[in-house]
Amino acid sequence: MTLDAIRIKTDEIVDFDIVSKMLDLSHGEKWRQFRSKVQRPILQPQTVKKYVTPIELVTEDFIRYMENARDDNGDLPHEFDNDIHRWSLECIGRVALDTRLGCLSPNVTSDSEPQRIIDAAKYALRNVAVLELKAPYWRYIPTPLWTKYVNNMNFFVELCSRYINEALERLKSKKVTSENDLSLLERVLQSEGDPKIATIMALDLILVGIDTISMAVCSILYQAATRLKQQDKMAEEIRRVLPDPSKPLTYADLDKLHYTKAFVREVFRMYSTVIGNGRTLQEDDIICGYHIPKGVQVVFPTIVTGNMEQFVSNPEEFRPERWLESDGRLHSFASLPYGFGARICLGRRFADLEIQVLLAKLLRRYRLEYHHEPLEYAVTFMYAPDGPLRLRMLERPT
Ligand code: HEM
Repeated sequence: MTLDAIRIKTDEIVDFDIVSKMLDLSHGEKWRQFRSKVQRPILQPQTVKKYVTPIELVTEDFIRYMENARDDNGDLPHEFDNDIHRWSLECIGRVALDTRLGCLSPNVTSDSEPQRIIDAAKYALRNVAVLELKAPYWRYIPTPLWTKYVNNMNFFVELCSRYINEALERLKSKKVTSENDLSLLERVLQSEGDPKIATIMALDLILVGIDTISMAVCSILYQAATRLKQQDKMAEEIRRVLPDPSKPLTYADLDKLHYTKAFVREVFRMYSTVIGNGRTLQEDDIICGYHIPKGVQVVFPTIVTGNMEQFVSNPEEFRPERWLESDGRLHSFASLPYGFGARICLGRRFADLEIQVLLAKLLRRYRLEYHHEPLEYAVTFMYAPDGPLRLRMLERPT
């Protein structure tokens, strides 16, 4: 029995069309076709440049939210990692749906739409692997997990459809003289003609783009708060590049934050948020002299290679400068936090942008500190500090 057959059985409760497309689209020719339709607009630097100001505005709201959430000592709430999820969701809503979802407003309750979106994204991301990698009974009968997964996805489909219909309406009356006048969503809507492609793109970006970046940011902020020397160096660089805090950020400014970017790369090298990637060989191949037959799953554990003496000199030393030197021993494939090749992270330019904007805005004005027991890193779904991220946020002297 195929997905089509399941669709007929339970059509009343779930929108299998999109969900089956999402799972079918994960691999092979269908994935390739989908990716070829959206890859160019998503990965073009000129697309990302357009989002500097929108991401800056979201981030300013986030910092205001943090300022208000601090107690008298400057300590942020224990559930600060959930607040980071809200910021990343607000960023991705702005990019993928051309909207402000309202996740950073002060009155987000546990049953509000933004919190439901965060919870649903976590649920989807954590369970898709179970559906894909364990025995696929769901292909034959709608198992409880499959039904719950599809209901969860339907919530997303409805959400995305709502905003995409609004974007379609706006597009009808928009004066467009060049591609440059269009947002990412509008470009995909205009070039593909089929709103389903835009819906799948939005779902892809939202589902993959919330947890990954949130966990990465938890890790980066924790490292910054526990490595004050390096944090101060970032702050100095940020103030040098951005002397006037009231001036809006530009892509060119961000490009000059060499040390700050090297700090992030060093965090990813030592504590890669995604610990590795896998590929199933589609044909026999020879890798490093070993004959690997078709069908074998090959894993690239970037968390291991990024910490191997063979590829990185003194790997146990946290030293962002290594990324700025040309003579250090640093294999260019040792650390691949965004993967590599045809399937490299589709959102990596947006991820870099969001991280840079957050660090630029936050560290320019504040010093982050951590005054508790050190946090161990653990692989839950991502590799990140395990435990409450109890950061202190103090104004830097001007
Ligand atoms: C720092 C944060 C992030 C990290 C570390 C990360 C890492 C990764 C990795 C390792 C992959 C698999 C690449 C491969 O197999 O070669 C991936 C895929 C993907 N990422 Fe990211 N990612 C991040 C943020 C984002 C964001 C913000 C978005 C959305 C805006 C996003 C969207 C995607 C998508 C759609 C894929 C699937 C690509 C495909 O299979 O065609 N990611 N990411």
